[in-house]
Amino acid sequence: MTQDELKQLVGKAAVDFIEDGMTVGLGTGSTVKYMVDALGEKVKKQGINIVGVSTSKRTAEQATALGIEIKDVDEVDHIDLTIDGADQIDKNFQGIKGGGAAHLWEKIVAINSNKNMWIVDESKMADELGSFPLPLEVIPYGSKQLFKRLEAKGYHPEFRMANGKHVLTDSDNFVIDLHMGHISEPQELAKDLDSMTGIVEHGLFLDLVNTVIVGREGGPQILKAR
Ligand SMILES: O=C[C@H](O)[C@H](O)[C@H](O)COP(=O)(O)O
Repeated sequence: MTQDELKQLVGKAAVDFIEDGMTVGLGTGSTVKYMVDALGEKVKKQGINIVGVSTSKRTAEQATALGIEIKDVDEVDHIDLTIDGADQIDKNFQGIKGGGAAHLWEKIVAINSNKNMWIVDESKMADELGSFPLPLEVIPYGSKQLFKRLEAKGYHPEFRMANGKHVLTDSDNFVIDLHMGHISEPQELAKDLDSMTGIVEHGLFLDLVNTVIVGREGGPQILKAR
């Protein structure tokens, strides 16, 4: 199976966890795209009532086009379950997200959800985090000074650029990726990044996920994290 087929597999499998009447957080990325497609089909075929809370403008557009009702995170009183992708997951179910520059809104939706589920192909599973660069969403004002401070700490920062321009998040902020190689103490690193002025949010998602569905050759594997 190709990586894309594995993503499609977990995208479809995740939709089985969505029931009539639920308010569902919809993540962002290529894996979630398959899940939203499958959810659109389920809504159409079964006529179930779902409210979606999107973590990005992209996902909101896709869901709306498929007939899924979308509400803003501030318009709902709770979110039953959020289904999102991830860039890397370690053996303790800690994750890196933000490869698609959506981690700020994703984290806001995740912390306001009763349950969180991540759907990934097997290439995302690792013993330790860090081989995937850690994304930071940063305020443009003073970001070069922030960059220097990150460099001085040995975090190996790199501005995320496309066609010679800064990649912008849905909140019009910049992204800096930290090429650390290994993150042996994710909690300590998260604390340090939380304390740095100018960083709006980092892509370390710690102690947040309840269930992970991993796309493997033999079929989807459902792992209970907490
Ligand atoms: O910013 C993007 C998100 O955190 C995505 O959920 C993450 O990058 C995984 O995306 P994909 O399913 O495309 O690998």
